[in-house]
Order: sequence, then structure tokens, then C-alpha cells
Amino acid sequence: MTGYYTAAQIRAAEEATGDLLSGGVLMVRAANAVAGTVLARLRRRGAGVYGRRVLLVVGAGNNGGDALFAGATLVRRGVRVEALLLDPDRAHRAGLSAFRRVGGRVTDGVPQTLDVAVDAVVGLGGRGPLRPQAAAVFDVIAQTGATVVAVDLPSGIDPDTGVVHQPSVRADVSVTFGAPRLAHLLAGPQCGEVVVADIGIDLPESSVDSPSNTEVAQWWPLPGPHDDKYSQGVVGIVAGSATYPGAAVLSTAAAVAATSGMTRYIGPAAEQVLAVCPEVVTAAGVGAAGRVQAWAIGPGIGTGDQAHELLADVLAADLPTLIDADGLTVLARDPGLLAGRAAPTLLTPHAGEFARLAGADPTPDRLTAVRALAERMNATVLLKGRITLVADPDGRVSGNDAGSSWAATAGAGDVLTGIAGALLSAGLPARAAGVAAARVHGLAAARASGGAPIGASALRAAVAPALRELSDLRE
Ligand SMILES: NC(=O)C1=CN([C@@H]2O[C@H](COP(=O)(O)OP(=O)(O)OC[C@H]3O[C@@H](n4cnc5c(N)ncnc54)[C@H](OP(=O)(O)O)[C@@H]3O)[C@@H](O)[C@H]2O)[C@@H](O)CC1
Ligand SMILES: [K+]
Repeated sequence: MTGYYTAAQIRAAEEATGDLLSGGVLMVRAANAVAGTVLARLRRRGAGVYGRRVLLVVGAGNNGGDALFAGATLVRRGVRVEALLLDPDRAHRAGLSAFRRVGGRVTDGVPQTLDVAVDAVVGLGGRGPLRPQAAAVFDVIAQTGATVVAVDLPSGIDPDTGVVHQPSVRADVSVTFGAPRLAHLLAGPQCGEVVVADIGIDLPESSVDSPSNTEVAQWWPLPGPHDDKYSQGVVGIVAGSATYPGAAVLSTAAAVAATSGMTRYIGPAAEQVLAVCPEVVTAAGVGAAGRVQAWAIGPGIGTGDQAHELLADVLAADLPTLIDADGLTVLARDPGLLAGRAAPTLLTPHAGEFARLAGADPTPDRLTAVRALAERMNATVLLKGRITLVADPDGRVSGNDAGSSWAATAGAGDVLTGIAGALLSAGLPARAAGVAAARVHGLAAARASGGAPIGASALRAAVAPALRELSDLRE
């Protein structure tokens, strides 16, 4: 599990090292990591590092200090390094003299040919967008095609909220120290590859995390020798309408693909569902469904009285329940439906449904927004997006970077509902079910796409192959 931290948590851990911080040891370690990353990127761009060109864009604080010490190391390796000081009077003193001592040069402009640009404008002390002078420098850098290495995190991105201010730096790689910051999850696409260097600081367990693929594989309920259809979970799907049977087919078929438990379907699209998945057991209503271990309700059910009645029936059963799409619209009008529930509830809104439930858009600070809604609804909330965030009412959050936006297609949410519903029925806690489903959804989308746009049917069909690949990671 990778944990993500606030700037305050990182600063407290640095301070706890005492002499290591005040004596500059932490900064030397950080600088070594920056130099190592720059050297690795130079090699990736071509043979040898001698004579290759690197520009350090240096701001007023310790983030710039990291770069200047790293620059000194690079100069000693024969790299041609120049430093552009945005605020010369406030540039890190010791760093600048170390850089100058070995022959590092200070410059006013961006060289025409450049291999690597180091963004050391701001790190944990950064607030707001890139200021105009720095923004102009990075505009010119973009034209050189240089690899951009961010020290700690790209400048112009808020370390704690991940808000990507405009303008800001977009990095190919971010090298950070001790542990990743919240921004590395929340603004993942802007950070590029994230390299975490050990500088010898100790951090407590984080309340924000993201599982590895191996962890997701280990959570996934795969049948053992003593399992039967009940021990693998029975999920009841309430979805679709006579006019819109597609949502029913997608969510039910995804549930069938996700686990080897049993899938029941309740709704008016039974015929269409059975045509695709004959293994599904259909029933006339929630009360007549027989044994169910978790419910997933919402896609395509409409938002009228009948949908309200279905949702009320499902929630009254007090089993683990996922609510999506139309189900969320109904719930937003009558949040009292959740009152008195003891079983876990997982709400899976996209930004628009989120706004209906919360009364406000989840952006720009999605982490704070999703936590607040989870607390208020006393339910686990999965906020969809390129970065999916799943918050428990107690404030713990798990995130998933889909790695691409191929899954942003009509019906993709129905597929997620089926996968997460199946995991709930197998007994996974709501947050784990949500983040694991989001991970497999993203892997399936990448697999189905291969670089071309996809529809939700292709995504659904790729769930099984994605799971097969994942199960190879189980120990
Ligand atoms: N402490 C240590 O030994 C270690 C520290 N480490 C490193 O230090 C970094 C934290 O350093 P830090 O605290 O000095 O803050 P930092 O991010 O450099 O900002 C400094 C100044 O920038 C300014 N500024 C703010 N926003 C701005 C903007 N948008 N655009 C332009 N300027 C802006 C603002 O000053 P202002 O101009 O507003 O007066 C602010 O005071 C950390 O990320 C890591 O890299 C590691 O080496 C481990 C050991
Ligand atoms: K930076």
C-alpha cells in the first residue's frame, strides 16, 4: 500500500530528525536523489552524460537548494549545468556556493538545446500558480523538447489538494523524498513518473493510500477448493428499464465476469440480460429474489416513484449496498432512506451526481469534498474520475489512477457498478471493494483500448482478461 502525506506531515517528520535536518544532511540526500534521477533520464535520452545540457530553474527556497546541490554533483560528472535563478537574492546560499565552487554557471536565459530541465521553483512551500516569470521560462523550455524533472512536485500544483493551478509545470518525472505527497496521487497525470527517494525520515500510517496491483490481486475473491457459489457471494443487481435495457446488461454482465459467485437480476430487462448471460437468475422483485449477500442498484432505473420504491426496498434489507446513477438522484431527493442502516453503503457518483448529493461541485479540492460527503451521508463515497477517490465516513481514503481516460465512455459506470457490487457480496469492505473495482475497471479499459476509443461493451468484455493478468500477481 502506498501512503500519501500532507506537507505538514512531511515537515513534522523532517523536524523529528533534529540534526539531520539542521545539519543539511536531509538536503544532501534529497539532492543526491535528484542528481541520480537526472543522470538516469540523460542516459534514457542517449548514450553518455558528459557534455549533456541541464538547466536548473531555481526559486527562493529549499526546493531550489535541492537542485543547486544536485547541480554541483552533476557538474562533477561532466554534465553541462546552468542555473537560472528566479530570485537571485534569495537563492539557497549554501547550495549556490556549492554549485559555483565546482564551476556551475548562472544564466539569464534558456539554452536553445537542452536535454533536461529541472523544476526547482517551489516544492512543499508552493502556493498558487506559477508566477509569470517562471511561466515564461517553462514556455521556452517546452519548445526545446527537454525532459522535465520536478524536484519534489511540479511547481504550480498544491501539495495537499493536488489542485493544478494555471499555469503550472507538467513533469515527465517527479523525484520526492521520504514518501509521496497527496499531490502525487491527486494530480498524478501532471507529475509523470514518481520516484520516491529514501532520505531517512519516519512517517506514521497515512489516511490516504492506493493499493498496488499485487494487493488488489490478493484481495480479489478467487474460488478456493472448498468454495461454492454462496461463499463467493451472491449479488443482486437492480438496473435498467424496458426502454433502456443496456444498463442492466452491462452491470449484470460485469458482475458475472468479476467473481464466480452468483448474480441475480431484478428489473424489466430480464430477457435482454439472459440473452447475454444465461447464468443470471432473475426475479420479479426485491422481496422475491431469494438469498442475496449484497445489492447494487441504480443504473437506468429511472427517478420516479417506482425507482424510489425499489431503492427503499433494497436499503431496508440492510445488506451491503452499492447505489449508483439514477439511484443516487433518488437518494439526493430523500437522503433519509439511509437512516438506521447498519450494513455498509457504497455510493458511486460521477461529478454531476456528486453535486446533486452534496449541493456543490466536488472540484477543485476533490479530497476534502469526498471526505465531507462520506461523513455527512455516513456512507462510503466513490467519486469517479481519472483519479477515483473512495472515502470512508471516518476520513480514510483510497485512490486509483486509471492511467488513462479510455473508460470515460457512456455505460462505463454501469460496468463499475457490477464489479464493485460483486466484490461487496464476496465480503470486501466498501472502500476496498470500490478501489479494487476501479483498478480492474482501469486495467480493463487500457486492455480493451490499446490506444483506440472503446465502448462500454468492449470494456466489460475486457474485465475477465484483466483479472486473469492480475491473478498472475497473487503469491
Ligand atoms: N527543509 C529541508 O532541509 C529539506 C527540504 N527539502 C526541500 O525543500 C522544499 C521545501 O522548501 P521551503 O519550505 O523552503 O519551500 P519552497 O517550496 O522551496 O518555497 C519557497 C518559497 O517559494 C515562494 N513561493 C511560493 N509559492 C510560489 C509560487 N507559486 N511561485 C513562485 N514562488 C513561490 C515562497 O516565497 P515568497 O516568494 O512567496 O515570499 C516560498 O517561501 C521541499 O519541497 C523539498 O524540495 C528537502 O531537501 C528535504 C530537506
Ligand atoms: K518543484
